[in-house]
Amino acid sequence: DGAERAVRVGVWDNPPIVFRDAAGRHAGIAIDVLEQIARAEGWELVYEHAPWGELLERMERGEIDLLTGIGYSAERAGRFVFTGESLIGNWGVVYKGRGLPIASPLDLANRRVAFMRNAIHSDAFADLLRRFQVRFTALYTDSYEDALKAVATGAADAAVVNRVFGTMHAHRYAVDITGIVFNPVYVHYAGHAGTAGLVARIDGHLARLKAQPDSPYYASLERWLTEHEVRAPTWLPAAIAGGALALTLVGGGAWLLRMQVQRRTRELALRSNELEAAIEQRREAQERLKHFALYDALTGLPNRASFLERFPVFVAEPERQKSRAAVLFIDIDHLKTVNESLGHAAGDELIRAVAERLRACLRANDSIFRFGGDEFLVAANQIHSIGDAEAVASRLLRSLKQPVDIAGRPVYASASIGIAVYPDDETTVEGLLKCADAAMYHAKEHGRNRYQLYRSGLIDAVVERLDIDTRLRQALERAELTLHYQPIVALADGRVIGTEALIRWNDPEHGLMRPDVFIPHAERSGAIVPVGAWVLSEACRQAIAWHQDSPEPLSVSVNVSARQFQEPNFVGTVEQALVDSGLPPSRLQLEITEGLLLVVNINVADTLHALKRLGVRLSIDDFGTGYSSLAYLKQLPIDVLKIDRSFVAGIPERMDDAQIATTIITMAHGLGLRVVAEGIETERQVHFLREHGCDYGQGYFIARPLPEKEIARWFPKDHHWRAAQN
Ligand SMILES: Nc1nc2c(ncn2[C@@H]2O[C@H](COP(=O)(O)O[C@H]3[C@@H](O)[C@H](n4cnc5c(=O)[nH]c(N)nc54)O[C@@H]3COP(=O)(O)O)[C@@H](O)[C@H]2O)c(=O)[nH]1
Repeated sequence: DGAERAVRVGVWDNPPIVFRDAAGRHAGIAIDVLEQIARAEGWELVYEHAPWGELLERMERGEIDLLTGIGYSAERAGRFVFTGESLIGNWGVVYKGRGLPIASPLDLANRRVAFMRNAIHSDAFADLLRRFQVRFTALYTDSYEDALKAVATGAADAAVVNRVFGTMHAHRYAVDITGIVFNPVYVHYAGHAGTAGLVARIDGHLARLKAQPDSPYYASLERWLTEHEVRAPTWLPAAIAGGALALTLVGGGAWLLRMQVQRRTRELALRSNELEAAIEQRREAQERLKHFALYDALTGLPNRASFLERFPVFVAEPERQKSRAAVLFIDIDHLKTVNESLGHAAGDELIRAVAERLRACLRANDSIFRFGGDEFLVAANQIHSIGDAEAVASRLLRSLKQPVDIAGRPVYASASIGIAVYPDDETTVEGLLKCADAAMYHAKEHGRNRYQLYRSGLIDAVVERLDIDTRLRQALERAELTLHYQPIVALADGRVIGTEALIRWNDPEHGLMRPDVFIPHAERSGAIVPVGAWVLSEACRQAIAWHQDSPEPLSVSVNVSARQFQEPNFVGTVEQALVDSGLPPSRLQLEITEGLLLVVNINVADTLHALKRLGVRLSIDDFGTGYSSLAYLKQLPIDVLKIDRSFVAGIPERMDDAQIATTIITMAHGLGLRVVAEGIETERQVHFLREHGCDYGQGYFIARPLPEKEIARWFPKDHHWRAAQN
């Protein structure tokens, strides 16, 4: 498509947009820009010069690949594939024979009007006259030039041309401009359905050229539009002078008449200038509106509306070549955290930086759109296999690996990507977006910073998730939530030091549900905030009961989700739970995940320090699965590290797991932290961890998480767990 063969370009005479000059060369704004693009793409342009109507027919038959300087209309968009970007705005103007009293469309009643055949303005104006019920005789020509000639020679009373042509050339003919302007249109390049790929490439170049103020596009506009600046008709001074002389000779009222003629001439000139200025302002306003409607103000990227508009072009090539295209729905992870912690200006900066990183790693034919908020979409249409789409996604994820500098601070950005493939997954724009969106949610729920290909069932999962959120909020009101507690023991002597509170949902429909099923949904929807507050107050209430009954002071660990932690009043919620229950703060341990530390360092540290001031203990859950740096951990008021159960599972057989676990223990002790190993399932694990100095342990080997009543029965009388007990 273009890259493999010469491009046959239909050219016609519509100067200065496109025309053939006296030496037979093709020239004009559309040609300058196209030749620039052809050089960049290595295309050979083969010009086919013909009258406009003939070119349209030849393009319909596929005999030419591209038409230059074609005005956009909805009807034409149904027949041809247009570039999304326009070359120039244009509108229709009516010129009249000298001295004829034609100032409005109604004045054309019973007159002869010259129209260029198949021109967009001709059809629009003829239609307008018919709607005004003006009876006129139409005279069709093959070019705008012939239409003006017809007026100049008296064959027609008026002619319809476009304003750029009229401004540049009408002065050559004995014609007069009227105040009749109509039908603003935008001039584009267009091809037939089989050249969609070619048109898309031109579109990409044109967008880039228009975005650079010093590009050859603007040089061409300047060259063609200012070299031939708007000139007063050459015949006008002579006509006025001649008319004035004649009038002087006529005697009596000649002077008065001449003054009137001059005044009228000035008025007309003024009106014409005002009209031009008003039209220009309107055109600029329309361009601006169009830009606002189709581009995102923050990143400058085309927006969702733009994608919807370009979708037919996007899928035309894969449709024709029986190949594939992919849409990649991208959602920045944790943007809310940045907004809430560093402010919305920082959030905006992050969005801009991410947009730039993503844009910079796209292939030549891929396009990126900002869909709003933290969402972007990449449209990739040279996808030969699913692997190609995955490669694009991997590149996008890799581009975000390095931290982004936001106001002098390094902020780690990542994204979750959902991929839907055309035509495998869906063929409609709505269907593809829905699939990609569902896949993106799946990626987000399965750990973020990853991509997911759409597969059937994912949309159902989204629906189910929405359903879960509604039911979860009701569950809170209906007291369907409950806590199970898993004991934590000191590995050296088996002393029970506390429990971890783990939420369960007693759903009347599905029975007892584990948190893995609903916590991620609750995180996304925000339901985790009230649910988490309930967990805190319930766990504190329970812990104070044990605290009062037991000879040993027992602590309770509560999991805090990232979303909950980032709530502006999170510290207040914790304080409230402590005050309401009367639990000493040192008996409450909050578990945050290592991943949270990576999001926005500064605010996490502030919140941790505020919690520490309350007196609660702080623990890093699932340690070893993230990338938090030791140096950074040292600055935080952390008390405990929990070795992730994935490492504990491999102990002692797997060398690498054993090594990681021992390194974490040594490192944590070096920092003055205590270590809990979670997920202990065997006696060998207990021995190994004890031998390597791990302080505490938790796992099915010791006890499973148990409901409130059962845990009370489980607690050994002397508060010391022994393996034999299990
Ligand atoms: N934000 C909140 N998150 C919560 C809350 N309650 C739980 N969770 C998180 O949900 C995840 C799954 O929890 P759960 O299904 O309860 O699983 C816990 C234990 O049952 C399980 N576990 C304990 N011992 C073993 C073992 O020996 N083997 C094994 N395969 N699993 C075991 O581990 C989970 C405890 O994990 P952790 O929190 O990392 O200590 C889990 O991520 C919970 O954090 C809540 O109220 N809020």
